[in-house]
Amino acid sequence: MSTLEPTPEGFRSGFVALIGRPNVGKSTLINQFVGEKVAITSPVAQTTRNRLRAILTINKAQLVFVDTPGIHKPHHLLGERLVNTSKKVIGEVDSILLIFDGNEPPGSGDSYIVKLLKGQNIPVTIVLNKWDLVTENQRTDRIKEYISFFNNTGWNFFCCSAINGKGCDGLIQKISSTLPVGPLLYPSGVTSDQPEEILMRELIREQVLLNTREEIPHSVAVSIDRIEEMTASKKKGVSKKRIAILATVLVERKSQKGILIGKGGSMLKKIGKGARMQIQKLLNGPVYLELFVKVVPDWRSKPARLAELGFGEK
Ligand SMILES: Nc1nc2c(ncn2[C@@H]2O[C@H](COP(=O)(O)OP(=O)(O)OP(=O)(O)O)[C@@H](O)[C@H]2O)c(=O)[nH]1
Repeated sequence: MSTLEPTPEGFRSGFVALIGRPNVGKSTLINQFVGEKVAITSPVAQTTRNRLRAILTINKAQLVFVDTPGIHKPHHLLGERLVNTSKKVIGEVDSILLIFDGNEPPGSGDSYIVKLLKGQNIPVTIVLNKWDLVTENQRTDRIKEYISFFNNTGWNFFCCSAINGKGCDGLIQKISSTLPVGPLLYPSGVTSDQPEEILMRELIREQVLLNTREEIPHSVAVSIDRIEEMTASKKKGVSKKRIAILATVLVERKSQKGILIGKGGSMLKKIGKGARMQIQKLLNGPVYLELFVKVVPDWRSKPARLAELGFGEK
């Protein structure tokens, strides 16, 4: 490991898990905290599959965020692994953010998460996200609903909006104070420890979900087949490098393949264009992206496939 910069006295550092039901805004919050796109977001629930880490370094602390898949009832093998991952994450972190969609009252399904966390000796901060959607009139009642739901836990509450950033600074200060005194865990300029290939895969999957919505359910995965550097053009004798990426989108049914490709290839083109723009931002340079679609029936129940796509047992 490389030598890290010295840290001032009293500096705090540690791992922070973001826990919450699907779609409450965990990924959006991470991106808002870090100020860069490190986690993919979409209006479709259960977007997050990998334990994405984002790193935020401020004057007095370094916060390493672990983005967990939404804790929910497992429906199949993939679901089970997601839940197991979440439970494992809880035992490995220094602080927990329990995130809710503040625009909704707490539900009976949320008791499961509370029960899971109550037995652990880790600081928990409750975040009522999407506060921009809650009207002034509703706010007091909504807070009361949550306070009575979390009766006797002693956990702190924060209301914020991951979309416009309101309330996020105070939240970060609060989380920092829950971390142990410790040195930098990563160099201060680093915001993600994910290999670029995983981020690329996620950016492509994000475009699939954004463009197809409910038509393509979560039975979609992306594999990056090849990444090559090529010389794009020669201007004034200076050659410009371009990254060529070949990737495959895996679906479970033939009908889904049809939807993904679209009329005359129009949908795949749209997905490819959106993904290319995002990957160009990630790599900070021109990208050539070619997408293929492949049908692999029931890939979510095949352990070998899951391992290949990065969802193996850890
Ligand atoms: N209005 C509003 N929308 C938000 C806010 N935070 C997130 N959203 C939206 O909510 C949707 C879900 O956000 P994500 O960040 O993908 O949610 P997630 O919790 O990571 O979802 P999973 O990966 O499924 O667990 C997206 O459409 C976001 O734009 C917020 O503070 N205000």
